[in-house]
Amino acid sequence: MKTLEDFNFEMKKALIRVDFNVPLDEDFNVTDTNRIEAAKPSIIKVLEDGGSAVLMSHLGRPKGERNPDFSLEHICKTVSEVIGVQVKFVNDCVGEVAEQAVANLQAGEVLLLENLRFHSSETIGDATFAVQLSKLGDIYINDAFGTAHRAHASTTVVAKYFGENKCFGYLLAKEIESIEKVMQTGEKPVLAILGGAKVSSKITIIENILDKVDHLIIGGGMTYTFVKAQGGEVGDSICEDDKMPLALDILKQAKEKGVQVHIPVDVLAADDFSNDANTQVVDVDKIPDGWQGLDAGPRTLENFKEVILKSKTILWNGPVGVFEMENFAKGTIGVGNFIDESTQGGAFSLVGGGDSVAAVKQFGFQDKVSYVSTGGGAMLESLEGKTLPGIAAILG
Ligand SMILES: Nc1ncnc2c1ncn2[C@@H]1O[C@H](COP(=O)(O)OP(=O)(O)O)[C@@H](O)[C@H]1O
Ligand SMILES: O=C(OP(=O)(O)O)[C@H](O)COP(=O)(O)O
Repeated sequence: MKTLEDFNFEMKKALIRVDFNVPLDEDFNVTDTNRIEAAKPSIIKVLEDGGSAVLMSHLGRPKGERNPDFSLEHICKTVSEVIGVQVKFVNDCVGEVAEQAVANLQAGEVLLLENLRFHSSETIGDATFAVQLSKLGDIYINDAFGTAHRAHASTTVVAKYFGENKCFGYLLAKEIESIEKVMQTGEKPVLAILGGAKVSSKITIIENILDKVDHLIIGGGMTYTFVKAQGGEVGDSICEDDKMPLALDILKQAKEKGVQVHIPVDVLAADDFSNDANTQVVDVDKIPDGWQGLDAGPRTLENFKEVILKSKTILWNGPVGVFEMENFAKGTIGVGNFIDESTQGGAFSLVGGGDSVAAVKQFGFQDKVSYVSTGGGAMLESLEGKTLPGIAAILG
């Protein structure tokens, strides 16, 4: 696996694919700089070697049209502040204007190109567009983990025009290493905590993960499909009846593979999907009609605590309750606290995929776990066992 350490960038121009698809408020201020901070080490390495950096990214989904709302110029100031270098900006990512801006770039300087997705050629992976991009650097670095599951011109196709002169950035390498720690090399016992709303969106992950883990905690909305499939009464809880046979099959597979599955035994049930609803703690398999389970109950949290504290490698994907509502956030906060404790005791903990990161940030757990992934969809696809095209392009 070629990384930045294999190159010296002195007098070289590095074309770096970053994922600066960051959230903006209505005044176009960046509200979360995490992805920019995560790309900083690679950029600094290039500059400290005596090279220059050409940054390319998408922002949002402008669908191949030049739309000022999605201009990367909005984030240029923030990128400068985070990196500590005055970043230059050019209002296109290919063609004469971009090539000229790159030609003018001096050692130690950073140039940010305009949104790649202002060209539809980017998302369709057009080769001519990729060739145009390839003219903008001597060495190609992919550091955009969040976009590594997209086979786009800037994430995959462009790589082949750099021959041996391509590598993983520090962030992408760290993401790959974190996934490998959970899926391959992690110290046992390995635990996966899978929550979220639906079984249907996590099937492939569960099936893939059963070969890698010793313990599996199933929480959140997924719980009720498993409970009902085993004959329990789940009241009005979210439940995918058509996935009940699959839930039973997953439990059977887990047993055959020696994976211990931990499902909630009690829940905080509500008489409405609302923060102001009446609540009661009930056994998970005896939820009355008119009530729905919205959070893990106290006995469940005790069980989860025991498993989390004895695990040495922990993957957390998906909240164990409707954490967006204060009265149903206790379970998710509890799980975060147990992971914190386990991590302090030496466990490796990885959080990623979908909305999980939002929950972790909302409750301030990002500094308490070992690693928080910068990728949502990319992490989910990695956990499904897929080789991401952006990663394959560097290896190939
Ligand atoms: N018991 C529940 N009933 C309904 N929704 C739930 C329940 N527990 C968790 N959820 C919801 O699941 C959503 C996250 O699901 P999902 O997108 O699958 O997770 P992730 O994005 O972490 O992969 C959250 O919005 C949360 O409110
Ligand atoms: O933010 C991203 O994905 P994520 O929300 O799944 O983490 C990436 O920048 C990919 O964006 P895309 O899903 O528009 O290709």
